Amino acid sequence: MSHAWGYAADNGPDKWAGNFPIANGPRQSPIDIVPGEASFDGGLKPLNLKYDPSNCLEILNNGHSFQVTFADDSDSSTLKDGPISGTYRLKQFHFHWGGSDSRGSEHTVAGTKYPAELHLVHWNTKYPSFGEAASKPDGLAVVGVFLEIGAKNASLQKVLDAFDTIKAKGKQTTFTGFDPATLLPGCLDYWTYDGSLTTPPLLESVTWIVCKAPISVSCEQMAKFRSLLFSAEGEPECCMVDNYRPPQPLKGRPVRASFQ
Ligand SMILES: N/C(=N\S(N)(=O)=O)N1CCCC1
Ligand SMILES: [Zn+2]
Repeated sequence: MSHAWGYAADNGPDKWAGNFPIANGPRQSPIDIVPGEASFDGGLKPLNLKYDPSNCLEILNNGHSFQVTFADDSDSSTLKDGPISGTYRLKQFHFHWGGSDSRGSEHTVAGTKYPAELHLVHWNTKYPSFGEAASKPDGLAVVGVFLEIGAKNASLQKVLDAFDTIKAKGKQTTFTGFDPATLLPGCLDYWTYDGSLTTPPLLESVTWIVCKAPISVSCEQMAKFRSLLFSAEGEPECCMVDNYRPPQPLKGRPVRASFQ
């Protein structure tokens, strides 16, 4: 791969192993979750998510997705319990989506693709920073939430309304007072497994927590996702779509369910 990674034919997921050989590692993400093959684990605790909207700082088009970044210098926006031990701080959330409503999620459920997937990225406070945690096997915990076509999502709309100022790669703007808990489904039943970042550097440091219940997104809102650009200002415009990695080999990993 002669240039930066992306999602195109010449730098997309099938090419990442060239610069990131861990792409063929033993605990890569995403995966296809097969509910009938997941094991119910009664020892799994309910997710304990506590977010402070005042930690929300900005929204950024990073050229691969857009992300909403949070202040993580205190334990005011955290994930505890669930399958993890200790306290993990929210760093950012972002999405992956498709060029049509038939695809876009990274995880799939018995082969079913959703039009988009939300990732809430948290890091283990036993380590001094996100950067340090990202290289440790228990360093990160990502909560994944599927989006399914339905009613307009009023909470998501607050995020989409900021898009006009971050259309191109590298654009960012202040984005404050947003509560990411409003993007969570009412039911927090989940599947969990040991995996990785789904983009380079593909580090195998993620405890994945994938919610069974999706949230809604309207087809008009999906069109707004697709209005972003992979390209920077002054470059030929390239619509930001299909920014998802397909499912990777499970390689014997157990997938546990918090529900029966
Ligand atoms: N790939 C990632 N998150 S994800 N898609 O695995 O949740 N990240 C890369 C740097 C920060 C988060
Ligand atoms: Zn992601």
